[in-house]
Amino acid sequence: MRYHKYHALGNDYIVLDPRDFPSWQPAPTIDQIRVVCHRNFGVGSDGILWGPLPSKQSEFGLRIFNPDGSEAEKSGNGLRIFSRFLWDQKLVRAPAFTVETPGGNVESVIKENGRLITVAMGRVSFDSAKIPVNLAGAAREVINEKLTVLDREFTYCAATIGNPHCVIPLAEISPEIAHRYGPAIETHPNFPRKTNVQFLRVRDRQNIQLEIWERGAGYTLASGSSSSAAAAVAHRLGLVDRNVTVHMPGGTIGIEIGGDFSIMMTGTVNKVAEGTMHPELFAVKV
Ligand SMILES: N[C@H](CCC[C@H](N)C(=O)O)C(=O)O
Repeated sequence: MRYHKYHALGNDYIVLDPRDFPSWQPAPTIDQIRVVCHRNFGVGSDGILWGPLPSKQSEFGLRIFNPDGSEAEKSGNGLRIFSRFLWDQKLVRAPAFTVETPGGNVESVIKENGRLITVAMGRVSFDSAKIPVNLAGAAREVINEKLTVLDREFTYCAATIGNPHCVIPLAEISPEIAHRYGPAIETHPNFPRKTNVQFLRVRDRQNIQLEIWERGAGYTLASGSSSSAAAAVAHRLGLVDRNVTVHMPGGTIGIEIGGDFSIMMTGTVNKVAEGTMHPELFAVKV
């Protein structure tokens, strides 16, 4: 049971190649995912990348699992890590290739021998039906709407780049705000499929700063899909230009926003370890 662990700005993932897990087909169970990702009882990570899988639409298929066992439609850091894994394993001949995720097909470009990777993440949409946001409401762009959580009313924008995001611009942000309000917003009934949450501080027209509470993962040091969604919201609000540096506790990601809100995301990947999981790992249920 081989695993390969990488991090992207401190947002770490474990890559499991289905060919090494013949008894786990078609995918790991929720219990297997939870214990592998557990920081004490398992290897520990912000998620599992299950691939390469066959794909009719792209050269490779990928499934992404959060530490709580839920499946994500897309992961920006996960896609950069998976692209680096394919490069490291010599499963790709050229530095540019396509990957299919449940949230759409993307194109990756390897740079600096895999230390830096650009991913064409697809288009951001603010459409309530696509995100989705409170399906009872009228179909609309979710821009500057109100959400009351615990003791505070927030003005937010919602977006999808395959996975859902709730972006909250604030004058000041902190890890404490993310920990205090993130969980309640993640699971708010306003979001039928839950949501990732970004607290956004706009520094200037080329730089934004995020504190992130991820759906199914909690507080993370960086997020590629969050960077894409938050930069797109800031641009939609007229607060930033098309090239934005996203500053997060784990580091920075470069985002280029197209006229149609298509996103090019560029960031680093670091290899952490590779090894073998022992069967006793699965004796514990977490
Ligand atoms: N927790 C997210 C998936 C991982 C996103 C993040 N790690 C990234 O880099 O985009 C979700 O359930 O949509």
